[in-house]
This record gives sequence, C-alpha cells and structure tokens, in this order.
Amino acid sequence: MKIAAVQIDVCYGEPDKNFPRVEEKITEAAAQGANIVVLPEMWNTGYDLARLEEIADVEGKRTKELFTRLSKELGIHIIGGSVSTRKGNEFFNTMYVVNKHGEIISSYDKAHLFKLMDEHHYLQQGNQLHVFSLDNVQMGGVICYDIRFPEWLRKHVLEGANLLFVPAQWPAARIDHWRILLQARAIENQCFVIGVNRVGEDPNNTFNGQSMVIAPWGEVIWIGENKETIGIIDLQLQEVEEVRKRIPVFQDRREDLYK
Ligand SMILES: O=C(O)CCC(=O)C(=O)O
Repeated sequence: MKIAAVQIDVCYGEPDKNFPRVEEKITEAAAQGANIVVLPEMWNTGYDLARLEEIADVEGKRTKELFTRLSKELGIHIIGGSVSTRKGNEFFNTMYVVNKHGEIISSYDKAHLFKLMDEHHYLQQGNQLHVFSLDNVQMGGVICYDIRFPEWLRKHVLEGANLLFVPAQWPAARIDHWRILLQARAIENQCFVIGVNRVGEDPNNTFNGQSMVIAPWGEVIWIGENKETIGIIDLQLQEVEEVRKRIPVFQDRREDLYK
C-alpha cells in the first residue's frame, strides 16, 4: 500500500487559492504511484475562523465534488485531511474519505476542539468514532488535537483500525509534542500512524511540517522537512500482525481494571 503524505502550505482564508493547489498535489501524488493520498487539516480556509460564514464549505459540497471527480479520474483513495464546513447553521472541522471509485465512504467531525486556537468559539464538536475500510483494510481517521486523547485513538483500534490517519495544523511551538505523541500512539496501539501537518504561517502561528509515518514497532519510516513536499511511503501491512504477536498487548489488556 503506497501512501502519499501531502505536506503543503495553506493560504489563510482563501479557498479559491487552496482548491486548485490541492487538486495539483493530488494529481502529482497519483502520478508518483500512490494508492492513498493524505492531506493536512483545514486546508480550504486555514484557521480564519472569524470568516467562516463567508468561506466555510457549505455542506462540504465543493470538497466532495473535487474528491469524487479526482479519485475516479486518477484511481486513488483520498483521505481528505479536513476542511471547514457549514452544516445548517453550524460549523465543523470535517474529514471526508473518498475511495478510488468516487464514493464518499465516510466523514468525521473533529471530536476534541482546540481552545488555544479558538475552535470552541466557532465550531461544533463531532461525537462519532471514525473507522472505515479501503481495499479491505480497516483504518481510522482523527484530527490534530485528538491525538492528545489516547483513549479516543485506542477506541478506534479496538474497533479494528490497523492504520490511523492524523491530518493536522500543529504549530512549530509544540512540534516536539506532535512527534512524541504520534510515536506513542503507534507503539501503544501497535499500528501504523500517518500524521500530515502543514508548513508556512498564519497570523497567529508558524508551522514546520514534520509530517510522519510511523510503523507499528514505533520506527519513524518517513518524516517531512520544513518545506512543501509529498512523501511516498510503501507500507508493509503484515507488520501489524507481527508486532502484535511479538508483544501481545491486546491479549494482555486488563479491561476489568479500566472501567
Ligand atoms: O495540541 C496541540 O498542541 C495542537 C493542536 C492543534 O493545533 C489543533 O488541534 O488544531
């Protein structure tokens, strides 16, 4: 399974600039032989939350149209990072997953809103777990701050996810936390973790990439530098089983102690 981690800059509050750029990057990832492309968080608008009325994607229409068209044309699955959406009169930070046949197979609204970036003032939180299947492999998708809640990611793995995707806009100021938390989530859950961050700046933060692909034993098999880049990473999925046999964490769990 070949993953393309698309680490890009995001134009603040400018969906009309971001949509064509993302189309270009997905096309480039497919040309490089990827089966699955992964985008960063809130790539349509960035964190221009005060202007969501004007710029959020209404019912995710524009995003869904782009993903369904491209996935079919290019034969590639899309883990759509996330986009700011408007559903009715409320706003969300939403991930769409579209398979290579152009079917929207799942969507997820960020469950844990990040107060340091004012999300709780503008967005509604999601309440649903996010496990889906592509090419008969069970996967999960959460968003950025969600990784600080190990119990939330564990729940996805207990529901069968062997890979966890984490789109993010994780500021450089706390990038050590990003790296360590992603690695810990991979080791404790004995699964692949694919974190895709952005680069560049917005009025409040600087972002320095360091998107990561981590194997179930915890090795970092790819890390993005501080520049726009597409990482193409070939995952050996049998490693999940191998690691779980070596240290049988899931058999040894003491659920009776955790309630
Ligand atoms: O938890 C953090 O330090 C960063 C989280 C974040 O930037 C986000 O959820 O958008």
